[in-house]
Formats: sequence, structure tokens, C-alpha cells
Amino acid sequence: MSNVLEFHDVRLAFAGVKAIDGVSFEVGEKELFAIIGPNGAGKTSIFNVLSGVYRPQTGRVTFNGVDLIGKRPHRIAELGLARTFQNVELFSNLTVLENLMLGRHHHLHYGSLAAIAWWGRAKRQEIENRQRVEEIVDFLELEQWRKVPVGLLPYGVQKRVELGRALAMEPKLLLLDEPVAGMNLEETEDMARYILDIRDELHLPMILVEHDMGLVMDLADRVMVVDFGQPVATGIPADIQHHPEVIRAYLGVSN
Ligand SMILES: Nc1ncnc2c1ncn2[C@@H]1O[C@H](COP(=O)(O)OP(=O)(O)OP(=O)(O)O)[C@@H](O)[C@H]1O
Repeated sequence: MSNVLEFHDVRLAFAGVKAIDGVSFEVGEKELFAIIGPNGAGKTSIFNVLSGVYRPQTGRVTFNGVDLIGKRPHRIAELGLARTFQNVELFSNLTVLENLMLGRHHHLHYGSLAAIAWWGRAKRQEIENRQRVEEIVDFLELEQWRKVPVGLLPYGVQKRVELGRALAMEPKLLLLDEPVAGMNLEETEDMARYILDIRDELHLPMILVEHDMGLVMDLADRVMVVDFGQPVATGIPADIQHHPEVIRAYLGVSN
């Protein structure tokens, strides 16, 4: 299996705090790779390096062979790396469809002048974008909320719309930052099913950061554990669950 992402010996410090301290991992082309670790372990910092929000002091990060370090977030998104956020970051007064259309903005290849001069092309793209958005509405079973402002929706559905917006970008790698945080059991089970459908039907590789251990162990192909910015262990869920260093990191007990 070839890798879509290589994250090699990355180090990032803030005024002496080592947020990422020599982390390496790779993600295969159809892999669901999870990153777990206690609060403050460095998980969000890894996502911020991947999406171009933070620039590490050292290390190498390549996505389909392209070096990501130093690239701006919008450029990285254009390369096909889409993310969802820990807290829902949607336009709450816009409808579900409008929020999903915003996810398509890299796919609009015409400016306002071109829209006038090349009406045909602009119109074709608009129709194509709407079709893609409708496919996502279907895939994530959002039909009944298509025209509802996102701010009025239950929290679990808002998180699903956020996932939809990331899918609307037609990414090549999806970063999911705590997709079930704050959800009830039913919402969590629904989200787990959509994540599996994304892997099995869209064959999209994903990196999942999540505190819900049951979800991680059920869904992930491989899991990396980080603690104090350092990698503790990486492996298949069955091995990670019983790894002594992982138990120590989580329970805070000594060997
Ligand atoms: N912009 C920043 N400025 C200063 N310190 C930061 C910054 N971002 C992260 N850190 C520090 O880096 C460390 C790792 O934080 P990070 O948010 O990556 O952890 P996390 O594993 O995502 O935690 P959580 O599970 O609570 O979201 C923490 O000590 C944090 O305070």
C-alpha cells in the first residue's frame, strides 16, 4: 500500500512548550488512521501543522509527494486536504445547502468577469457544483434539512453538515477533529456509520483525532498514541489497547 501522507520527525515548540516532539507517522491510501492521547498531548497541533496553521521548527511533511511545510492553509486545502473542527465552524445563519456550496469554492474556476463573458461555462460549473452538493446531501441523509439555517439544527446534525462541507471539497485526505465530541449515543453511532461509509464507499483516507476510545478502537485501521508531544506507540487497535505505555499514559500510573 502506498502512502498519501508522510509526517517525519516533526518538532514544534511554543515558548519552551514542546507541543510536538519528534512525531513520525504515515497514512496509507485507504487508511483510517487515529491519533489519541490525553488533553494537551499535541493532537490538535499535529492537525494544525498538517493544515498549514502552524509551521514546525523541524521535520518533513509530504502529501502525495508534495512538501506541505510553509504552504498556506488555502493552498493545502486546494491540494486536497480537508478538515473538520472540534467545535462546529459553519455559517449558522446560512442553510445546509449554502454551507455545502461554500465547501465547493475551490471548484469555481471563474471570476465575476468570466461569469458575464463565459456565461455558458460559469453556468455549467454552477450546475455541476449543485449536483455534487446534492450527492453529499444524499450520502449524509441531510434531505430534510437542506433549506434550514444550520444554527437551528440539532448539534449532531450540525457536525454532519460540517463533515459534508469537508466532503464537498472533494478531498484526497480528510482530517476529523473530534467528530463525535458532545454527541449523544445515537448521534455517535450515526457518525460512526458515516465515517465507515466514507472509507468503504468513497475510499477516502482519514486521520481521526478522538477521545471516544470505543469509537477509535472500532473504526481505526491503526492508532498512534501521543503524550507530552511524543509518540508513545503506533499499531492496530487490538495491540494498542493492551500496550503498557498506553495504559500508563492514560491512567497516569507508573510501571
Ligand atoms: N498556539 C499555541 N501557543 C502556545 N501553546 C500552544 C499553542 N497551541 C498548542 N499549545 C500547547 O501545545 C500543547 C499541545 O496542545 P494541543 O492543543 O495540540 O493538544 P491536544 O492533544 O489537541 O489537546 P486536547 O485533547 O485538549 O485538544 C499544549 O501544552 C498546549 O498548551
